[in-house]
This record gives sequence, structure tokens and C-alpha cells, in this order.
Amino acid sequence: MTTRIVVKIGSSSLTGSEGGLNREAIAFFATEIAELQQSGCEVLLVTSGAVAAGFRSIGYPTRPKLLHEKQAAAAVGQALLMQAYQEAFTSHNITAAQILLTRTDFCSRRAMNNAVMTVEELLRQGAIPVFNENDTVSVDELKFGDNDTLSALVANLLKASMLLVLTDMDGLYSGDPRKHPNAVRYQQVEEITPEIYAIAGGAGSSVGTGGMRSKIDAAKIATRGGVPVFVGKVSEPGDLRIAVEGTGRGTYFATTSTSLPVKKQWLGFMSTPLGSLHVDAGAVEALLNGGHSLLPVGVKRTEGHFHAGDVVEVLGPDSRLLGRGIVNYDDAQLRMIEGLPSRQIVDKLGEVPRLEVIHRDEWITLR
Ligand SMILES: Nc1ncnc2c1ncn2[C@@H]1O[C@H](COP(=O)(O)OP(=O)(O)O)[C@@H](O)[C@H]1O
Ligand SMILES: N[C@@H](CCC(=O)OP(=O)(O)O)C(=O)O
Repeated sequence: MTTRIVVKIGSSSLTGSEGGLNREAIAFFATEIAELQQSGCEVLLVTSGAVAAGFRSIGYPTRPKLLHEKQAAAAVGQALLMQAYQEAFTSHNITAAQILLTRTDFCSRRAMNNAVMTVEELLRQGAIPVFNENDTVSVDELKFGDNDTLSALVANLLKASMLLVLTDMDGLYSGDPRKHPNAVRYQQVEEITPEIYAIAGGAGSSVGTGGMRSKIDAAKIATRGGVPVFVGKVSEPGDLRIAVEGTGRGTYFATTSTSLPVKKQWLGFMSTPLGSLHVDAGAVEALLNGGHSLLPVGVKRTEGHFHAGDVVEVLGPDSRLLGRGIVNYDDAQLRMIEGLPSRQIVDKLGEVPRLEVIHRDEWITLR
């Protein structure tokens, strides 16, 4: 079986604080990827850098912060970024193909399947699919923002053997090394616990977006989907291959013992929840430890507008997220039966197809 590798390159590896593209860096990564491809791997690239590449050309002195300015910069920069990759890959006789995605593309199973088929065809033809978020059309509240999450979703969707998240730091440290010079590096993370989240900080450079925190988010999504992850630095010839082989300069995240089926991956990481249900302590116990369905009796409050079959998120009494599920009632029905024992549901609503608010088979724990 061919080894399928997703490589994500962050803005911090491609540009400096003054913006513009570091063409030497792009040529270096293209050479590393070409060598991996020549050794028989299929490589998919997820690259940031559109905003960083474009902001100076369009007249902004520093990386813009406002959405419409970032979108304008990305409209200029994405073309420059792609042109630079095309040139760099052409010198290795490789064709690069651009794929721009938004979060909403992942909400539609049809759009998603279509994207998968296109990518499979590109790989069959020996091309390198080059992904980025479609920054110019993404609306703020639905943006990935950084590309770490996007790279994890791509890795899961395309059933990659490994995800490599390349950045300017050689892995996860016990604190941001820019602020804690004595921090120590983790070579291997077996499980992403709240302690791991606690040590991961935000972006270190003025061009990066997500920092280590969003890389941990990405690692969680990918490892739960069965894809092991490397987060680290690739800067010397041969480093990418070494990272794939397991001795790279960075941190390796092991896959979880049971990987999620595609439907639950979609539910947990790709769907867009349309409402929130606040539940009581008994429901928390039933969902997290009992493997039970959520019943109306445990629901305290319903927020948002949704229909039966939509995805909602569920929050505990402390307002912390517990997970997501497919809801069996619309929001107006649910408000009528919040807190009621199951025997009273029929009195309120008449016969209902399913008594549970969320069935256990249509639930994913995200805590
Ligand atoms: N615990 C940590 N270990 C390592 N790096 C960290 C940690 N917390 C925060 N960071 C920061 O995360 C940065 C990498 O993320 P980011 O700037 O978003 O890069 P990229 O553009 O490559 O995605 C590092 O430069 C570092 O300053
Ligand atoms: N889609 C954006 C990504 C923004 C960004 O900085 O992301 P990252 O460097 O991966 O934290 C771009 O191309 O500029």
C-alpha cells in the first residue's frame, strides 16, 4: 500500500514579519516533498502563507487584522503563493494543483465526497494537491483561521498514513520556549490530556495564527481519526524523510486505541452545530460514563434554531462542552419537553418517532 502523507506548512516557515514570500524556503520544501514522492509516497500539501505573501503588495505595512483586509491580502497572496509552488515543483517535473476549501464545504457530505474524488484523481495522475482555506470567501465565524485544523480534516478524509505539521518550533515544549527558555521538549505524546492543552500557547511570531494550541487541536482530530501526527521543524535537507521515518526534530502524537468511524469524525469535527443544549449533572454522567442516550429529562435549556436531524452541541452545568450529537426534535418541541420524564412526552407532543433527544449512536464525546 502506498504511504499517503499530509504535510502542513505554516506561515512562520514561509515568510518573515515583514511579509512577502521566502522563495528559498518554498524551493526547499518542494525539494523535500519531491524526494518523498519519488520514494513512492503520495504527498498532499496544506499550506498557509496567502495573507503573509500578499499584504505588502497590496499596501499594508504589517499583517492586517481586520477580516476584509486579510481577505484582500489573501486574494493577492494566494496567487503569488501558488505561482511560487508551481515554479518550485515544476523544476522537479511535478504538477501542483490548487484546492481551496471553506468550513462549509465540510458540512455537506456531497461537497466533501466530490473534493475527495478530485484529490484521488490528482494523486493518480502524480500531481501534488496544494490546499489552503479559501480566505477570500470565508466568513469570520466559520473560518478555520489557521490551517492546522484543515490539515487534520484533510488527513482524516483522505485516510492518510501520517500528518506532518511543520512550524518554526521543533515540537511541543512544556511551555512556549519564546517565554520559557528552560522549557523541555516532548518527544512523544501518547494521549492529549487537559495538561497537554494547558502548556500549549498561542502563536509566537507576528505571521503565525494558531500557535501550538491549534496544533494540539489538529493532533486530537487526526489521532482520533487514526492518523498519527508529527509537529516540528524541517529545515535541513532530508529532514522531511527523517520526520516520516519517526526520528524527526519534533513531537510525535500516537493514534488513539480505537479510531472513530467516518460518521462520528464528521459529527465531531466537520459538522456545524446549529444550537446548544444545556444539560444537568445526571445527563453528564449518562453521556460521559454510562454510554447512554440523552433524554428530555436531563435537558435544562435549549438555545438556537434547529430541526430534527441537525447537529447540536451539548454543554454541562459548568457550561463546558461535552460533545455533539444529532438531535431528534426541533428547538420549539424541545423547549416544550425540557426536564420532563419520558412518560410525559407523548402527553405534550403526541406520538414521537424517537424518545431520546440524542441517541447514543449519534453522539460524540469531545471533552
Ligand atoms: N508549548 C509550546 N511549545 C512550543 N511552541 C509553542 C508552545 N506554546 C506556544 N508556542 C508557539 O507556537 C508557535 C508556532 O505556531 P504558529 O506561530 O501558529 O506557527 P505556524 O505559522 O507555523 O502555524 C511557536 O513559534 C511558539 O512560539
Ligand atoms: N489561510 C491563511 C492561514 C493563516 C495562518 O497564518 O495560518 P498558520 O500559519 O498555519 O497558523 C493564509 O494562507 O494566510
